[in-house]
Amino acid sequence: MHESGNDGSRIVSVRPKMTAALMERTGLTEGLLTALVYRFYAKVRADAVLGPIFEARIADWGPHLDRMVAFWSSVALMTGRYHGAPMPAHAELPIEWEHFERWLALFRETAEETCPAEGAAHVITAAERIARSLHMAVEGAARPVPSLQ
Ligand code: HEM
Repeated sequence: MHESGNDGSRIVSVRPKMTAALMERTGLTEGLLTALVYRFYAKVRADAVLGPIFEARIADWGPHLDRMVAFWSSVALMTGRYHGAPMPAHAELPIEWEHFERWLALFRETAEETCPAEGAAHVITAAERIARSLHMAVEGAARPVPSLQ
């Protein structure tokens, strides 16, 4: 474990060299990712379509936001802070690709408002890739492979 960060937002990483290189290249810090997550979920909660899906399932937003900061820290800066399983969390949700499109539109907007250009591009590319995987997982759960019998 090692701490780095030159803007006062200290960050703990299991891959300190890789994390430092990613911070350098993208301009992202733990502080910026925290701001991104908080602003993004404020928009999600206010959204007429996505808001109710989240509000029906998340009673206590504090732990969810902490988990999402850890997730983005792991994805964007390879810190290894997130230890969870996103696939099962989405498998039973009433969502189709249109919901992911809306999620991505809000995420792109927030990333561009919050992060330097390189950093925004980095998290947006990752979000698009993960949204496609989650969508396939949701579709797979809804339509199991038919039995051969
Ligand atoms: C239509 C789009 C989406 C909806 C409605 C949605 C909804 C949710 C909900 C309700 C939870 C909480 C589940 C629970 O605690 O029981 C959750 C968790 C989570 N979501 Fe999403 N999500 C969406 C898209 C995404 C995308 C695109 C990503 C990643 C880029 C993502 C990453 C996560 C992660 C990491 C968790 C925490 C899983 C865990 O460790 O428990 N979600 N989501």
